[in-house]
Amino acid sequence: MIQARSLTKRYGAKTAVDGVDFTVRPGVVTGFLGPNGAGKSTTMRMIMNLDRPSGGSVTVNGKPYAQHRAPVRQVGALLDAKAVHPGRTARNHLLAIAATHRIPPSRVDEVIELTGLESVARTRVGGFSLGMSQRLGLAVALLGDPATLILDEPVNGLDPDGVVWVRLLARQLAAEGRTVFLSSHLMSEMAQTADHVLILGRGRIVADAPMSEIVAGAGSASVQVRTPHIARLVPLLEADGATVSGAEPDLVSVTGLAAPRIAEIAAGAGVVVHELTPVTRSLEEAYMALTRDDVEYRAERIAVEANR
Ligand SMILES: Nc1ncnc2c1ncn2[C@@H]1O[C@H](COP(=O)(O)OP(=O)(O)OP(=O)(O)O)[C@@H](O)[C@H]1O
Repeated sequence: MIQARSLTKRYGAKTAVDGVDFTVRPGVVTGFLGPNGAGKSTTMRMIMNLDRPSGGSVTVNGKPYAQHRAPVRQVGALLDAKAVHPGRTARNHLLAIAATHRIPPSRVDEVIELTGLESVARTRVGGFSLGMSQRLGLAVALLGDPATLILDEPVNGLDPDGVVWVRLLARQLAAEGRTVFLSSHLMSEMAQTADHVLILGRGRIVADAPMSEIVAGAGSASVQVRTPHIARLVPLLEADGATVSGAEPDLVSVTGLAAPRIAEIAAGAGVVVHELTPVTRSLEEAYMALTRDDVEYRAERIAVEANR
């Protein structure tokens, strides 16, 4: 469990994290989202005592990180996968960390197996690909068998197999009752991995809710309706409270009415319908809507400028 209370970080005149309150619960994967510079890494660094809060506090499993007698057994973190001595082998890197924290060498072999590093365990990490470094970083995070895991962009640089592997690992760790707090800019991946979502924008909490609520709350879902009799159907739908929009002669987007009701109205009027597709919002659309005011450079603005 991670609990932040009025957590604040200022760098000179810049407020990177602005008095945030949140709780990251065990047993679920919590996704941490936000535009570049929103304060995600700073928040994670403060949880791990790598940055001092300018105000407020944050605890892991009930205590600030520094007050735990054996913090690596409480919380494991992947913050910067490349921060490893390049001359060491992966196994020696893990053995050195294990020795410092009185973790038996047998656990090193367990995490090597868990993270699929067996074939490169005796290779110097200086030659590792980003994907291998990420696996090694995850192995370090898991070394103390911690109840809480903090993973900053764990799928960064991974190939599609690696991305799926991280997703399954995160879900398995949460199913074991651990707290899993994970940041990523890959929305489709996050949608499949996280149960709960925390969104930061300019250092403040923009949303803190279950994934289903975030996606559902992004705006009303619509139904795509294709019929050769648009002109007959649209007034009937509008009379029943729908809002209808659409640019194609045989296709409209209907909000305010569910698909079964649209089907009943069409059937009642003898209108043939060729397609009736409920369209749910994606996490990406929800995220874009929620962070619209917190981003300096948006894709649509760039597109407008490119078309000038
Ligand atoms: N050591 C530092 N000194 C000064 N400013 C900093 C420092 N670290 C971060 N910042 C600033 O604080 C803000 C938050 O940065 P942070 O790296 O936490 O954002 P982020 O959400 O992790 O972004 P990204 O998605 O790009 O990783 C940014 O404006 C950044 O420039």
